[in-house]
Amino acid sequence: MLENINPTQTNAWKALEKHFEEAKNLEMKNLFAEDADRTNKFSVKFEDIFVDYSKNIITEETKSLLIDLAKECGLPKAIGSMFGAEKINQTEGRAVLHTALRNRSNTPVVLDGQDVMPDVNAVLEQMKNFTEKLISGEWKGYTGKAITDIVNIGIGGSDLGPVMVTEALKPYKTHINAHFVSNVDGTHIAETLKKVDPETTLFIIASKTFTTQETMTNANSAKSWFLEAAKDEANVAKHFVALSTNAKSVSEFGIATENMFGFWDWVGGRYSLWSAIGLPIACSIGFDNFIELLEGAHAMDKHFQNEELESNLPVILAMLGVWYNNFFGADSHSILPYDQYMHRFAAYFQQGDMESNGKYVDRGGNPVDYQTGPIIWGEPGTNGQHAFYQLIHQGTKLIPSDFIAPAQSQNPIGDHHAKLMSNFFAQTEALMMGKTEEVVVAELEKAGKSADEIAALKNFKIFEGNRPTNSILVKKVTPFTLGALVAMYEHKIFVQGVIWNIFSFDQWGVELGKQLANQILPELQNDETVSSHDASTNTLINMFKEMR
Ligand SMILES: O=P(O)(O)OC[C@H]1O[C@](O)(CO)[C@@H](O)[C@@H]1O
Repeated sequence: MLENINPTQTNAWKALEKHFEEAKNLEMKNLFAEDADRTNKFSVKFEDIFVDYSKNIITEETKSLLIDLAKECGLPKAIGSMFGAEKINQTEGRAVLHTALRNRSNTPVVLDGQDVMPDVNAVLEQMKNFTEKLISGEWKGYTGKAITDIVNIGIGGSDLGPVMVTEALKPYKTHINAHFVSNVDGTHIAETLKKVDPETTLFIIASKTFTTQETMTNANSAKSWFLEAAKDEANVAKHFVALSTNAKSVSEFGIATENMFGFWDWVGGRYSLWSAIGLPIACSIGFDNFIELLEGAHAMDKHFQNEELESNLPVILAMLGVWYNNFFGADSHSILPYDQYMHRFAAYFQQGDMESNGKYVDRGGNPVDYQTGPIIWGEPGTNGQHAFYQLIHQGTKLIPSDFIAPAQSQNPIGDHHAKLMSNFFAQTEALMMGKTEEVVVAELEKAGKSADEIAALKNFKIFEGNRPTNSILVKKVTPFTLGALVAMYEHKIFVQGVIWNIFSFDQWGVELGKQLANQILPELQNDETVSSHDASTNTLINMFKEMR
């Protein structure tokens, strides 16, 4: 079990507070000038991933104190507890075993006296058979035609992972086209159905619980649309499969048990792309590539489990995050992939991180008196540069950022990749080095500006610099590398949850809104004036009724 340790009461935290009083004035460019070996000291190469974290406001002492904090907060034991199948998702009484889904060494993972690996392998085998039949065209629709399109209907963890991965690995795409419907807004399903043909489309209903309002509504609409063409209910079996832990509700929906791909309550929704929830990924990039994705994640799992904390990638990234979040007061963290295919990567980790660590109650059940999970955001470079980088460079907020880029482009057209990468390198350099008054004045003089003009302009053109970044350079975004990257961020989130003394694997905070929506829905289904809510909500509902 995870211990209940208030991080702020540890010796390491107190030492960090003291250290921060000096460290907050450190200038990264001076640290580089003083130590030619800085990048060597503050970087890690793992497989085809190079993480340079030297552009952070840290010294060797900072790092060593952060590692002390991780140890004092019981991180090594917590890692053992997670991999050891202890029920560390305490508020739901569940183990946290997404690592078992990609346990390619197949060593036993024993939960409640039973090895889960035979079940994991059986579902993988079922996914393999299905994927191969679908891609080869052996699986036929109700008119005997092969399937060309899949529509995944799911939301949150039953959507974001598969969307992110199928987009990131588009260069590995088979001829199967993948579509994703998540929003309960009818527009999402309506626009998607315009693109597909019922004879050649397979719907994948992805829901861990098989009760989620959005997913069940979209699934029912898809079924009605399909039956308008296919008529006979018996044809559903050829066009609908389910990914779920809830066999009963799947069969009530009309999907045959043999077309259900199961997983287990020890797979959290936002950690489920490695499970049956990954079926659309396997259909989209082929089963062998899906296995490569699992292999990459497994390699990162072993690194996380076995590597010393000092050179352990998820631990380093997590502790840097703690440094900025809890000592510098940074309240957000941006993820900036310089790879167009990774355009949903930040969105994916918005759920991964914020649903995991957006909590104010500690493991003892009491409100925390320190900051927990940051706001995660980001967009691909270079689009972000022309949108929000102004604030990262010259805003009043400190925004630690991860820059991610592949050395090899999947589309090496002309000098596009050199240009993209020149921006990747330039941004982190600019964020660290800034631009001094001296340089600004010299540039303005060179441009022929008068002394008055220079005095009026110069402050706007100065960059303070000293803005922290991590650079994550990968050889190429392959299934293996993407798997390792995703697992790296997953474990970073886990480490931070351990330090912040919160439970990272439940999500009670999403329940209240769902409950209220369920109460409001019947009120929208008649024309009566509503008065059961607060004045604002009543007014809005009644206005809606008038306007519709
Ligand atoms: O897979 P399900 O059960 O439909 O849930 C979808 C999503 O809803 C949540 O429970 C809450 O939004 C997420 O954690 C989950 O990924």
